[in-house]
Amino acid sequence: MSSNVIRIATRRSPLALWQAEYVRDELMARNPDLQVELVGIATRGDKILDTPLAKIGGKALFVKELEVAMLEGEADIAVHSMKDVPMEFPDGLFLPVICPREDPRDAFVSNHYASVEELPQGARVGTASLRRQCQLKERRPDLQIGTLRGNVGTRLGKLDSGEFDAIVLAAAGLLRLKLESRIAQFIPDQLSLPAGGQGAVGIECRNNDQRVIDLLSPLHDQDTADRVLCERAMNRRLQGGCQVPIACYAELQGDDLFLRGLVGEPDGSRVLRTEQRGHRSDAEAIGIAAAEELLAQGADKILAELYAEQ
Ligand SMILES: NCc1[nH]cc(CCC(=O)O)c1CC(=O)O
Repeated sequence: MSSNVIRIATRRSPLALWQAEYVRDELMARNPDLQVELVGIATRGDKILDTPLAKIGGKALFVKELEVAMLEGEADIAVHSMKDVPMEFPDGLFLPVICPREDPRDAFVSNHYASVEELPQGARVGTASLRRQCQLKERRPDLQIGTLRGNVGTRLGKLDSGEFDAIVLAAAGLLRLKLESRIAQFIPDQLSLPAGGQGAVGIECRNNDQRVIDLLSPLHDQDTADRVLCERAMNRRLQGGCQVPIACYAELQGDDLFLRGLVGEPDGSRVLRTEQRGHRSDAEAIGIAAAEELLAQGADKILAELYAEQ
């Protein structure tokens, strides 16, 4: 019957299609007889483009319709940017595979300036994320930050039309879409700590679908998975995602994880930071410890005020 076919539910944005095609190609390279089909699906997040994400419900907006398609049997897997995946999965679904990470840094894109440091006083910078805004404003309170939404092409268009002097995006998206030439600066993580999961792609499927789980397992990268598990544990404890100025980034140093995290005010006036280390087998505990330390420094108050505003 359909045992030779695997269907990937995907949004139709260029980045989502790149991710789905990446997984398709990886599966086909390992299974020459497998038929892989893409099932295009529009999500609410794709339809509402004029409002900051924080105001309309955040990242889950890009995921729900894909999950319904899998639960109803219209598709077998969905490929996600780990940055956009909610912490909990609906009954019947799970995320067993995380692929090797692309460059996790933020990218500074400008037609006139080579780096954040070179921006003139009062320059206009576009970004969709409070995390980027908070860190930019901490260093450069003079910058005027404007909201930037839409897919990568739309965002670059707003830069090119002169609406902004510079924009900040995930480097991973630009690299995947072969737009590396647009990157003026890979922003050092000391200046812009990435979002949890940034640059990593994960694959969700039905948790009882052993055929599909077996096909996917060679695509898994345990180093990336441990790092992302650690980062997401911090986010989960803080109950935050890209709606709030939270950053967290874990690196492997031998078998130890080194996690840096921060929570800040959107205007950069106050930024709390933490660093945690521990064995990779304790990935979740390290993430939770980071969250606890930030809460003890006052992150709970910052986050409560932000959620009250939304
Ligand atoms: N929030 C949207 C989103 N989700 C994933 C990426 C980029 C690719 C990645 O992080 O894997 C982007 C674009 C951006 O933040 O500029």
